[in-house]
Amino acid sequence: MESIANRLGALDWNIIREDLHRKGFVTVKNVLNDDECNGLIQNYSTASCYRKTILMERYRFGLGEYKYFSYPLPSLVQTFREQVYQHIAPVANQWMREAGIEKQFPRTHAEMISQCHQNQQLHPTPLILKYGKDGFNTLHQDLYGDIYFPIQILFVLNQAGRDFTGGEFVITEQIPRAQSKANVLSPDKGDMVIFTTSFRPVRGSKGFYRVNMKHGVSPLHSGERYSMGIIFHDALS
Ligand SMILES: O=C(O)CCC(=O)C(=O)O
Ligand SMILES: [Fe+2]
Repeated sequence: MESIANRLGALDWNIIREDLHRKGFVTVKNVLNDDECNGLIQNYSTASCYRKTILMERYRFGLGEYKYFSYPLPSLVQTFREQVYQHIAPVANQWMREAGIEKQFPRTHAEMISQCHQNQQLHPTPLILKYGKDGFNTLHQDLYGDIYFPIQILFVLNQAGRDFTGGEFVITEQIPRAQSKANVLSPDKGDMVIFTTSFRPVRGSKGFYRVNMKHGVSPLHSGERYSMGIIFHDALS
């Protein structure tokens, strides 16, 4: 099996960037293999890998739980953070320019993290989430501090339709002065979804406007669903 770095290097990033730019999200098929997904699920019960566990109900975030990895991150997660960042940073920078925001993101993920750390955002944000029957995740944006990278990635670690039913990944678009549009995705085990954390710029007759986007998970009808989120900025707490 190819290393993750080689697998990521072999993807057609021009097409991925174009889809991401146009829709605010894109699914890349078969990025993690079964063993990698299963390994991440098995690791969920190894307390030493994680810095914090959140019971979602307690904060009214939904129903389910998640755990943030601690540093040093598993090498698989670290590789995704470094490599995917480099490929998608140009989209983030284009979005900033089109939205008229002065910010430009650095070329490497290491530089992004050093900006976070200078701002006291010291804690890693990659996480594993677990939902049981009736579990869900309310629509939200993962911002975590003033310094944030506007794109993130998600893997569903087990198989929709076999290991669980329901539990679709939902991305809403709030179009200014109109009703919201919902995109419903059912990624297969190991697919990588790359999506906007907060907005995407859309060209209108008077220049670009921002479509605010949020994501969440619809209630599970049965089974158990595990997912892994990789966010590129670090958190204040
Ligand atoms: O479980 C999911 O599919 C969504 C997780 C999530 O909100 C995230 O990774 O930011
Ligand atoms: Fe999220």
